[in-house]
Amino acid sequence: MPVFAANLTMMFNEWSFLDRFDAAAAAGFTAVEYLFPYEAPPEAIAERLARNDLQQALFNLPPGDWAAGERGIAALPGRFDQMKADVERALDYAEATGVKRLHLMAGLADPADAAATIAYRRSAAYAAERLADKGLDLVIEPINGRNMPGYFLNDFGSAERVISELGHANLKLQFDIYHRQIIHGDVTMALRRLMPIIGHIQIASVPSRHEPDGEELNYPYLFGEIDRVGYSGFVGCEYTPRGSTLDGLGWFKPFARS
Ligand SMILES: O=C(O)C(=O)[C@@H](O)CO
Ligand SMILES: [Mg+2]
Repeated sequence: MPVFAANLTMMFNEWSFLDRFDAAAAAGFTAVEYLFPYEAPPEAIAERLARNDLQQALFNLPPGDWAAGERGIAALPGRFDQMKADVERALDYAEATGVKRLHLMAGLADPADAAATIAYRRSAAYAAERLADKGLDLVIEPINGRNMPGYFLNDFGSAERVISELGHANLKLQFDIYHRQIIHGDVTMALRRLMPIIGHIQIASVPSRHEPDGEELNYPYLFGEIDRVGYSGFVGCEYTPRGSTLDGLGWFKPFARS
Protein backbone atom coordinates (compact mmCIF):
# COMPACT_ATOMS: atom_id res chain seq x y z
CA MET A 1 0.00 0.00 0.00
CA PRO A 2 1.50 3.37 -0.96
CA VAL A 3 2.53 5.68 1.89
CA PHE A 4 0.90 9.01 1.12
CA ALA A 5 2.42 12.33 2.21
CA ALA A 6 0.07 15.31 2.43
CA ASN A 7 1.53 18.28 0.58
CA LEU A 8 1.09 21.07 3.12
CA THR A 9 1.73 23.82 0.58
CA MET A 10 -1.30 22.83 -1.45
CA MET A 11 -3.52 20.93 1.01
CA PHE A 12 -4.88 21.96 4.42
CA ASN A 13 -4.69 25.65 3.48
CA GLU A 14 -7.65 26.20 5.82
CA TRP A 15 -5.03 26.13 8.62
CA SER A 16 -1.86 28.15 9.26
CA PHE A 17 1.32 26.42 8.10
CA LEU A 18 2.26 24.85 11.44
CA ASP A 19 -1.31 23.84 12.25
CA ARG A 20 -1.47 21.97 8.92
CA PHE A 21 0.75 19.26 10.47
CA ASP A 22 -1.86 18.61 13.18
CA ALA A 23 -4.71 18.68 10.64
CA ALA A 24 -2.96 16.23 8.27
CA ALA A 25 -2.26 13.80 11.10
CA ALA A 26 -5.87 14.05 12.34
CA ALA A 27 -7.02 13.21 8.80
CA GLY A 28 -4.95 10.00 8.88
CA PHE A 29 -1.71 10.97 7.12
CA THR A 30 1.54 9.52 8.45
CA ALA A 31 3.82 11.74 6.34
CA VAL A 32 3.97 15.28 4.97
CA GLU A 33 5.82 17.24 2.32
CA TYR A 34 5.72 20.89 1.24
CA LEU A 35 7.58 23.15 -1.14
CA PHE A 36 9.54 25.23 1.39
CA PRO A 37 9.97 25.21 5.18
CA TYR A 38 12.10 28.34 5.43
CA GLU A 39 9.61 30.76 6.94
CA ALA A 40 9.16 28.62 10.06
CA PRO A 41 11.94 27.83 12.56
CA PRO A 42 13.27 24.27 12.10
CA GLU A 43 12.60 23.48 15.78
CA ALA A 44 8.93 24.43 15.43
CA ILE A 45 8.53 22.08 12.45
CA ALA A 46 10.38 19.31 14.27
CA GLU A 47 8.05 19.73 17.23
CA ARG A 48 4.93 19.39 15.04
CA LEU A 49 6.32 16.30 13.35
CA ALA A 50 7.13 14.64 16.66
CA ARG A 51 3.87 15.63 18.31
CA ASN A 52 1.89 14.09 15.46
CA ASP A 53 4.14 11.08 14.79
CA LEU A 54 4.60 12.29 11.20
CA GLN A 55 7.47 11.56 8.83
CA GLN A 56 8.92 14.35 6.72
CA ALA A 57 8.94 12.97 3.18
CA LEU A 58 10.45 15.83 1.16
CA PHE A 59 10.96 19.55 0.71
CA ASN A 60 12.73 21.73 -1.81
CA LEU A 61 16.06 23.50 -1.52
CA PRO A 62 15.62 27.30 -1.51
CA PRO A 63 14.40 28.41 -4.98
CA GLY A 64 16.01 31.85 -5.32
CA ASP A 65 13.68 34.83 -5.24
CA TRP A 66 10.31 33.07 -5.66
CA ALA A 67 8.29 36.31 -5.29
CA ALA A 68 10.30 37.83 -8.15
CA GLY A 69 9.51 34.82 -10.36
CA GLU A 70 12.57 32.64 -9.84
CA ARG A 71 11.90 28.90 -9.79
CA GLY A 72 15.28 27.61 -8.64
CA ILE A 73 18.79 28.75 -9.44
CA ALA A 74 20.67 25.53 -10.28
CA ALA A 75 20.75 26.25 -14.02
CA LEU A 76 21.44 29.96 -13.67
CA PRO A 77 25.08 30.78 -14.50
CA GLY A 78 26.69 32.92 -11.82
CA ARG A 79 24.54 31.61 -8.92
CA PHE A 80 26.73 28.69 -7.85
CA ASP A 81 27.93 30.28 -4.60
CA GLN A 82 24.36 31.11 -3.61
CA MET A 83 23.31 27.55 -4.41
CA LYS A 84 26.07 26.23 -2.14
CA ALA A 85 24.87 28.44 0.73
CA ASP A 86 21.28 27.32 0.06
CA VAL A 87 22.33 23.68 0.43
CA GLU A 88 23.69 24.42 3.91
CA ARG A 89 20.47 26.24 4.85
CA ALA A 90 18.37 23.29 3.70
CA LEU A 91 20.62 20.86 5.59
CA ASP A 92 19.81 22.65 8.86
CA TYR A 93 16.13 21.90 8.20
CA ALA A 94 16.95 18.37 7.09
CA GLU A 95 18.71 17.67 10.36
CA ALA A 96 15.78 19.03 12.39
CA THR A 97 13.07 17.24 10.41
CA GLY A 98 14.80 13.95 9.61
CA VAL A 99 13.91 14.23 5.92
CA LYS A 100 15.89 11.87 3.68
CA ARG A 101 15.53 13.63 0.32
CA LEU A 102 15.58 17.19 -1.00
CA HIS A 103 14.43 18.52 -4.36
CA LEU A 104 16.75 20.82 -6.32
CA MET A 105 14.76 23.13 -8.60
CA ALA A 106 16.49 23.94 -11.87
CA GLY A 107 15.18 27.43 -12.58
CA LEU A 108 13.95 29.24 -15.68
CA ALA A 109 16.49 28.85 -18.48
CA ASP A 110 16.62 27.61 -22.05
CA PRO A 111 17.40 23.86 -22.01
CA ALA A 112 19.39 24.39 -25.23
CA ASP A 113 21.62 27.02 -23.62
CA ALA A 114 25.12 25.60 -23.09
CA ALA A 115 25.95 27.83 -20.12
CA ALA A 116 22.70 26.84 -18.36
CA THR A 117 23.41 23.16 -19.00
CA ILE A 118 26.92 23.44 -17.54
CA ALA A 119 25.62 25.39 -14.53
CA TYR A 120 22.84 22.87 -13.91
CA ARG A 121 25.09 19.85 -14.00
CA ARG A 122 27.66 21.52 -11.77
CA SER A 123 24.98 22.44 -9.23
CA ALA A 124 23.35 19.00 -9.27
CA ALA A 125 26.72 17.26 -8.87
CA TYR A 126 27.74 19.54 -6.01
CA ALA A 127 24.40 19.22 -4.18
CA ALA A 128 24.32 15.42 -4.62
CA GLU A 129 27.83 15.10 -3.17
CA ARG A 130 27.08 17.39 -0.24
CA LEU A 131 23.82 15.56 0.54
CA ALA A 132 25.58 12.19 0.28
CA ASP A 133 27.84 13.31 3.15
CA LYS A 134 24.68 13.49 5.26
CA GLY A 135 23.06 10.28 3.96
CA LEU A 136 20.40 12.14 1.95
CA ASP A 137 19.16 11.77 -1.62
CA LEU A 138 18.90 14.66 -4.06
CA VAL A 139 15.90 14.50 -6.40
CA ILE A 140 15.27 16.38 -9.64
CA GLU A 141 11.84 16.82 -11.17
CA PRO A 142 10.77 17.46 -14.76
CA ILE A 143 7.98 20.07 -14.69
CA ASN A 144 5.53 20.68 -17.53
CA GLY A 145 5.76 23.95 -19.42
CA ARG A 146 2.10 24.83 -19.01
CA ASN A 147 2.39 25.12 -15.22
CA MET A 148 5.91 26.53 -15.28
CA PRO A 149 6.68 28.16 -18.65
CA GLY A 150 10.40 28.38 -19.38
CA TYR A 151 11.45 25.81 -16.77
CA PHE A 152 14.83 24.32 -17.65
CA LEU A 153 14.11 20.67 -16.77
CA ASN A 154 11.00 20.18 -18.86
CA ASP A 155 11.20 16.55 -19.95
CA PHE A 156 11.86 13.16 -18.41
CA GLY A 157 14.51 12.15 -20.95
CA SER A 158 16.73 15.06 -19.92
CA ALA A 159 16.36 14.20 -16.23
CA GLU A 160 17.22 10.58 -16.92
CA ARG A 161 20.34 11.62 -18.86
CA VAL A 162 21.55 13.96 -16.11
CA ILE A 163 21.10 11.22 -13.49
CA SER A 164 22.88 8.61 -15.58
CA GLU A 165 25.71 10.87 -16.77
CA LEU A 166 26.49 12.41 -13.36
CA GLY A 167 26.49 8.91 -11.84
CA HIS A 168 25.83 9.76 -8.18
CA ALA A 169 24.02 6.90 -6.43
CA ASN A 170 21.97 9.40 -4.37
CA LEU A 171 20.84 11.53 -7.35
CA LYS A 172 17.32 10.37 -8.22
CA LEU A 173 14.19 11.22 -10.14
CA GLN A 174 11.14 12.94 -8.62
CA PHE A 175 8.42 11.30 -10.71
CA ASP A 176 5.41 13.58 -10.54
CA ILE A 177 2.67 11.60 -12.30
CA TYR A 178 0.77 14.83 -13.05
CA HIS A 179 3.73 16.30 -14.96
CA ARG A 180 4.55 12.98 -16.62
CA GLN A 181 1.04 12.66 -18.04
CA ILE A 182 1.05 16.21 -19.39
CA ILE A 183 4.54 16.05 -20.88
CA HIS A 184 4.65 12.50 -22.29
CA GLY A 185 1.79 10.25 -21.09
CA ASP A 186 2.65 6.51 -20.96
CA VAL A 187 2.70 6.71 -17.16
CA THR A 188 2.64 3.00 -16.32
CA MET A 189 5.45 1.98 -18.67
CA ALA A 190 7.55 4.92 -17.48
CA LEU A 191 7.03 3.95 -13.83
CA ARG A 192 8.16 0.42 -14.63
CA ARG A 193 11.22 1.45 -16.62
CA LEU A 194 12.38 4.30 -14.42
CA MET A 195 11.72 2.63 -11.04
CA PRO A 196 15.45 2.01 -10.35
CA ILE A 197 16.10 5.76 -10.35
CA ILE A 198 12.86 7.02 -8.78
CA GLY A 199 13.40 8.69 -5.40
CA HIS A 200 9.99 10.26 -4.89
CA ILE A 201 6.51 10.13 -6.50
CA GLN A 202 3.81 12.81 -6.56
CA ILE A 203 0.18 12.66 -7.69
CA ALA A 204 -2.74 14.86 -8.78
CA SER A 205 -5.60 14.58 -11.23
CA VAL A 206 -4.96 15.59 -14.84
CA PRO A 207 -5.70 18.14 -16.17
CA SER A 208 -7.07 20.05 -13.18
CA ARG A 209 -4.44 19.13 -10.52
CA HIS A 210 -7.08 18.28 -7.96
CA GLU A 211 -7.75 15.11 -5.93
CA PRO A 212 -6.53 11.86 -7.59
CA ASP A 213 -10.03 10.53 -7.98
CA GLY A 214 -11.08 10.95 -11.58
CA GLU A 215 -10.46 12.83 -14.83
CA GLU A 216 -7.78 11.55 -17.23
CA LEU A 217 -5.88 9.06 -15.05
CA ASN A 218 -7.02 5.83 -13.35
CA TYR A 219 -5.37 6.30 -9.97
CA PRO A 220 -6.65 3.10 -8.31
CA TYR A 221 -4.81 1.22 -11.07
CA LEU A 222 -1.68 3.39 -10.68
CA PHE A 223 -1.63 2.90 -6.88
CA GLY A 224 -1.65 -0.85 -7.55
CA GLU A 225 1.13 -0.41 -10.08
CA ILE A 226 3.25 1.56 -7.60
CA ASP A 227 3.01 -1.48 -5.31
CA ARG A 228 3.59 -3.98 -8.12
CA VAL A 229 6.84 -2.31 -9.16
CA GLY A 230 8.03 -2.53 -5.55
CA TYR A 231 8.18 1.19 -4.76
CA SER A 232 8.53 1.66 -1.01
CA GLY A 233 9.03 5.43 -0.85
CA PHE A 234 6.50 8.21 -0.29
CA VAL A 235 3.75 9.36 -2.65
CA GLY A 236 3.26 13.10 -2.26
CA CYS A 237 -0.30 14.42 -2.65
CA GLU A 238 0.61 17.57 -4.52
CA TYR A 239 -2.84 18.79 -5.46
CA THR A 240 -5.16 21.70 -4.81
CA PRO A 241 -8.41 20.43 -3.28
CA ARG A 242 -11.54 21.18 -5.33
CA GLY A 243 -13.30 22.38 -2.20
CA SER A 244 -12.32 21.89 1.41
CA THR A 245 -9.34 19.60 1.99
CA LEU A 246 -11.27 17.28 4.31
CA ASP A 247 -14.29 17.00 2.00
CA GLY A 248 -11.94 15.91 -0.80
CA LEU A 249 -10.32 13.05 1.12
CA GLY A 250 -12.79 10.33 0.12
CA TRP A 251 -10.14 8.77 -2.17
CA PHE A 252 -7.74 8.56 0.81
CA LYS A 253 -10.08 6.82 3.31
CA PRO A 254 -8.84 3.25 2.57
CA PHE A 255 -5.24 4.35 3.22
CA ALA A 256 -5.71 6.56 6.30
CA ARG A 257 -4.17 5.79 9.70
CA SER A 258 -7.03 5.40 12.17
O1 LIG B 1 5.65 21.84 -9.06
C1 LIG B 1 5.88 20.70 -8.67
O2 LIG B 1 5.40 19.72 -9.23
C2 LIG B 1 6.73 20.46 -7.49
O3 LIG B 1 6.92 19.35 -7.12
C3 LIG B 1 7.35 21.58 -6.78
O4 LIG B 1 8.15 21.15 -5.74
C4 LIG B 1 8.17 22.44 -7.65
O5 LIG B 1 7.87 23.73 -7.36
MG1 LIG C 1 5.77 17.93 -8.24
